[in-house]
Amino acid sequence: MASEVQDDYLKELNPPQREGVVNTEGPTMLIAGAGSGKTRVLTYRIAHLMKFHKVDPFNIMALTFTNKAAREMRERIEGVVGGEAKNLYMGTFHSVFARILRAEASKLGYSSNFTIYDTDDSKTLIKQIVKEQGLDDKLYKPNVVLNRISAAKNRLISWRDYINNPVFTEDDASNMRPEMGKLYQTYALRCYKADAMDFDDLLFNTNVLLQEHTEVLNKYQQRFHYLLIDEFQDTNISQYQIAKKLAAVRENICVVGDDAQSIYAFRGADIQNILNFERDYPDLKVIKLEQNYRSTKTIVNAANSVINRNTAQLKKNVWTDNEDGDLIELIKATSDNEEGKLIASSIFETKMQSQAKNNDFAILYRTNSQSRAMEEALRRNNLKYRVVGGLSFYQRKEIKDLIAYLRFIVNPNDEQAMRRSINLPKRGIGPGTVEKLVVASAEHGKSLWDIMDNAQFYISGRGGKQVEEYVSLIKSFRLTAEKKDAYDCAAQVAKNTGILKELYADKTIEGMSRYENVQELLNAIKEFTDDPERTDKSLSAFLQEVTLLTDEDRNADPEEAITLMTIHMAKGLEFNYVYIVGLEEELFPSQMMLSSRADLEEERRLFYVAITRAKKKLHLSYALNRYRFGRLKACEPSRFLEEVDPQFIKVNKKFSSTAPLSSADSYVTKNFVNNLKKDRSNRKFASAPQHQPSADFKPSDTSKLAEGMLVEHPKFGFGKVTVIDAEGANKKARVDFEKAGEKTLLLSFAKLRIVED
Ligand SMILES: Nc1ncnc2c1ncn2[C@@H]1O[C@H](COP(=O)(O)OP(=O)(O)OP(=O)(O)O)[C@@H](O)[C@H]1O
Ligand SMILES: [Mg+2]
Repeated sequence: MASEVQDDYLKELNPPQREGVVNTEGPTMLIAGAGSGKTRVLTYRIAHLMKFHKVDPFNIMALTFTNKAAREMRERIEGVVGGEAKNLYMGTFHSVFARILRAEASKLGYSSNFTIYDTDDSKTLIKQIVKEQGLDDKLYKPNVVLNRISAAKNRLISWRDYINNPVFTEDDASNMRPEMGKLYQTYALRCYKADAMDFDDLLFNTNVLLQEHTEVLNKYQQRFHYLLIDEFQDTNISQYQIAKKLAAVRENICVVGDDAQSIYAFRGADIQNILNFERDYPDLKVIKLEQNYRSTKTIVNAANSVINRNTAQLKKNVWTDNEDGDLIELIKATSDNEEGKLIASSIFETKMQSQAKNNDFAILYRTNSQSRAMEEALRRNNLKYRVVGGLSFYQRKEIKDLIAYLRFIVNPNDEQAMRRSINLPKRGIGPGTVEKLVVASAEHGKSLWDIMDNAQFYISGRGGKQVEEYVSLIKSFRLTAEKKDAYDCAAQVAKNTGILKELYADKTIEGMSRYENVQELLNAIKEFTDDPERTDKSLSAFLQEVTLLTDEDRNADPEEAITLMTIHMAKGLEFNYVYIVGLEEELFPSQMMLSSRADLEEERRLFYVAITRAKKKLHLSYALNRYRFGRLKACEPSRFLEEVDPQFIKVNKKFSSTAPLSSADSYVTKNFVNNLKKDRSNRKFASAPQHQPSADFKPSDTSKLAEGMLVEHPKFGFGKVTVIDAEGANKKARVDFEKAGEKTLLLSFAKLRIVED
């Protein structure tokens, strides 16, 4: 009987949760701590609407932040109401509004087949416009311009408002970018002409649609009787405005979230929305949940000790009835590779001792490039894993691109590698030219390489010449490969092809991560060649190893796989055993987030999100050294490690490096903070001014030195040029050195090697 089923799911709720489920009418806000059942309330509320109140699923809209979260919610609802759940209007903000925009496109002058521009498309267009308008492309970098336009759109500022209201452009005026408004205008009009919307337009245009077309607004207000939003803390102004408009008539709007888990401020999310919600809906029903059902007491209390350090948060008292559970274990490694090994061993042991399955484990990191060392260690231990959101390291485009070059250098008959690398970065060799080469090779019975080597003979015009240029580039790399080791060769390829430069110029989040990934590949090759036990350090030896690694079964069944992902992707999820890795200063907290208190608090919320994913046991790890820019760099343990109340932590000696620095650790120690501090001061001591210049150190011609270049100084080490001042004999450069800090150098005297330009 129906009532039995109903009772069943209501029994699985505590009193405040049940209130959140059964009081389906009117505005409701649930702001509560991690693991307190917010998503469960939202899910059961939808099920209850359908099952008990017989609401048609077509009348319910539910919004989440990731497709994965939407899928999981739909499955859970299906568990209660059956297949009808398929008809819910449920998905991410972008996907749900893209659907509405397609249906109503003509009202805005678009066709229903409008294109959605991804970030790359947007940036290419901006680059073109900057060029056409004769603006300085150093000042108007595509990513900078796009970020400004995006920020404006997310605050619902149209290009007209932007141009007319100097308040918005003040910042640009002071930054000497007076043309920003004009660029916004041209960009918007060009997108429109191309029948294209970028990601921000999907929200911006939905607002315009609902604002300016009353009949459309009425239609959707009639259609959606209930609106529900998960992870409300991460909505931006534009998303909030759409929700408010849609819910304006019935006001059946239910939002759930946790201000302590707000981690998208850098993309325009605004905690202010939580406060506005109370103002906008005076009849609001506020429900508080404080009991955590997910984690052990140890984990809940440790998480509280971290988040309480933030000043900007609503006070909550999260507690749990669950058992105390194991202490959090701290794993210390000498290097990133060792970190991977120690974690793989720890997982292996936990599996044995606790009869755990692979899918009980998650490894969480701050940036995607950290997955590489983890993946290699897991493979070596035959532990199945999958990398969520973000491809497995060696499957990523930028990695396959660079590897394609390396393969073609080693094997001139590798046609696929040639096809992949020949027009990369773009050098005007189209698919037509490539086909001509392949046809000529068949017709003349010659190897592809022979044909390419004399391309001008077989292909007339520009194409043939371009191919020959590519061939001579490959030849130069082959010479290097014969004389030098895999690292030298790969580094040369990354540099001389322009791949590294192109990625470096891209300052979007995705672009930066692609750049880091290529650096990470170079690091991996460096570790390969630095390995004293290896006799063959050639490029072909390295490629053979990589091929073996990548040939393994990577389509592991999710049931059987360990999950690897960034913390941003892990929002809302839970695992029995969680490893948070790379807890080092400048990595986590990220170097980019150290400049203000607000940014640091956002990083701390991210750490809080990571801790609260764990149900049974949490591991934290850090490495004392990590390969960056092809060198082993000493790292400091993250300040976040010291922020966890030490009574909840023990240092795991078995799974910690026995490096001399850690000799004073006891297995269970309340003094671990002191030990961390010792690691810090030891590091400072160990990395004191002594920089060993690279073997091939030779001062470069610094006349073309520019901001952003990476340089090496024989004494100060590696650094990035931040400012160039004056010209001629007085030309100075300010360089931010990794270890020695900021220095101003007079270029006519300083010996600097340009590592990357
Ligand atoms: N009343 C309850 N009884 C038993 N288990 C519960 C109860 N409420 C929630 N849970 C369980 O606790 C865990 C956390 O719930 P849920 O994911 O809904 O929390 P949340 O508040 O959405 O967490 P987050 O802040 O991480 O998104 C889930 O495994 C859920 O099934
Ligand atoms: Mg949740």
